[in-house]
Amino acid sequence: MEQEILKGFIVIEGLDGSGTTTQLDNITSFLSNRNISHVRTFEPTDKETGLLIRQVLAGKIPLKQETIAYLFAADRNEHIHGEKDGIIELLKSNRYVISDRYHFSSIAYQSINSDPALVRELNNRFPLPEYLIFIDVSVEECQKRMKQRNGTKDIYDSIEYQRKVLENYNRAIDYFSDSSMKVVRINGMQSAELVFQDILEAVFSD
Ligand SMILES: Nc1ncnc2c1ncn2[C@@H]1O[C@H](COP(=O)(O)OP(=O)(O)O)[C@@H](O)[C@H]1O
Ligand SMILES: Cc1cn([C@H]2C[C@H](O)[C@@H](COP(=O)(O)OP(=O)(O)O)O2)c(=O)[nH]c1=O
Repeated sequence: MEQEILKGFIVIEGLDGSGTTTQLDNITSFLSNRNISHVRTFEPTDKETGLLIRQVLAGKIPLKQETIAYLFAADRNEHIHGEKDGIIELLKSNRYVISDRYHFSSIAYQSINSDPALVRELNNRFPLPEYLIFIDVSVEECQKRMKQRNGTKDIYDSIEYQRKVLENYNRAIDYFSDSSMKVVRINGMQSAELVFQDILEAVFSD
């Protein structure tokens, strides 16, 4: 069955260090400057489920890999269906809701250490965004950027893991290219300014 598409919902995905936060900053400034109503959001969320996941990612709480996949799906369910501030609710009063990561991250990251069929099953009822923007950056460049950024490490940061994540993203993008969601692959190896120009052209040019 074809997953429902949420008009105005935009998701940005990429490896750790690929520049999704930087582009979210650019997009939200662009929309604010034009008084276009929008909400910026992210996964893992800042709700209790998301905070628990962040502790798991920091290596502070050891859990079975399948449990982590369930946790991401639980966090996402609230993120999308939450009664007061869920994405579906927010789309009623905003032209755009833009999320840094969504269920494509689970498909890319959790399918490595847990059964891919389980990950698909946990995620195949979530509606799809109107646009999936994938910022395509090599694993080596992402490692370099993460070192420069000097952020906290997480359990998925290693180059070996990120190589597998990239393979899974590529497979997922192929799979979803047959859906009605618009899939936009952006060359993330360019300067942040050029990456942003490509996003504007592909998504916000009307
Ligand atoms: N296109 C780019 N070229 C070079 N460096 C970049 C680019 N985009 C982002 N960066 C830098 O790389 C680091 C990671 O970017 P960030 O937006 O935090 O990535 P993410 O949120 O995907 O992990 C930051 O230091 C950021 O300034
Ligand atoms: C949403 C989501 C994130 N993640 C991972 C990807 C990141 O390594 C981590 C946190 O995401 P994020 O805070 O976006 O990290 P970064 O800024 O370094 O890209 O969570 C999953 O493994 N599965 C998921 O479903």
